[in-house]
Amino acid sequence: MGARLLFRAIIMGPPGSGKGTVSERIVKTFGLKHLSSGELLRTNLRNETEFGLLAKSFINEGKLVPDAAITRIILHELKEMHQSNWLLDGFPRTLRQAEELHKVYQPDTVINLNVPFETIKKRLTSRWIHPGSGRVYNVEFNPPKITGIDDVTGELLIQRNDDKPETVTSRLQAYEELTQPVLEYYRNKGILEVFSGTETNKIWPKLRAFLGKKLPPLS
Ligand SMILES: Nc1nc2c(ncn2[C@@H]2O[C@H](COP(=O)(O)OP(=O)(O)O)[C@@H](O)[C@H]2O)c(=O)[nH]1
Ligand SMILES: Nc1ncnc2c1ncn2[C@@H]1O[C@H](COP(=O)(O)OP(=O)(O)O)[C@@H](O)[C@H]1O
Repeated sequence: MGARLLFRAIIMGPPGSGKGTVSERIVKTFGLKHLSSGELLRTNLRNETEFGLLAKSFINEGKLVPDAAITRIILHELKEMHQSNWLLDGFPRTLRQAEELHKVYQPDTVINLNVPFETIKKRLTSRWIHPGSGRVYNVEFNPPKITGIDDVTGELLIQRNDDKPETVTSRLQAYEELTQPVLEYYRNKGILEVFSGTETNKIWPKLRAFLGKKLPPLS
């Protein structure tokens, strides 16, 4: 078997910076596999797994889930994807997580969505999700066809428990204290690419052009 050249990317950015929205576009355009730590956690919460029960209070208080637990489950999922190009979303969020990941996989690029906190706070209070699929809507940006109803299944949309203003403040604090140092970590490795702005539709063409130089688009 010949050596494989696989592309591994990480997408970072504060809560509500558009990681999920942009990841969906990257997946559609370039066909990477997407792993979102937040999605994985919410699935575990819904299914009341041991991991979900452990994580619940941290998530609801806007705190990060302990490093050992999240790292174990993410590395396990990545093992299942070892033959694919992938995009990791929401992990790593601490230096410890980044170091553990680096022992196993060295990302080709780390995309940072640099969106101001003021922009984000507004977005999160108008975010609605379909809990079954993780589909994300926004009252202003991408509203569902019928208010409160998922376009695909017709089921009810909900607001995330941790999108309450008080919890958003703790999440932004956790981001500043624990996650910003991870950006420095990757900047020092020379693989950090920063995309700044307040609108996903303006950031996306730049990001697509950047990735297009590294990856062929799906035909
Ligand atoms: N107003 C506005 N909302 C956006 C924009 N981009 C994404 N959103 C919405 O903002 C919320 C947060 O985006 P999401 O992709 O879930 O961010 P994540 O938390 O970083 O994964 C969602 O409700 C999105 O639909 C934008 O450019 N403008
Ligand atoms: N890598 C991680 N380390 C620790 N906790 C995490 C991690 N990823 C997600 N979480 C937990 O899940 C919550 C939701 O994460 P996520 O869906 O990525 O939301 P957002 O980017 O909008 O904050 C976080 O506030 C945190 O409690």
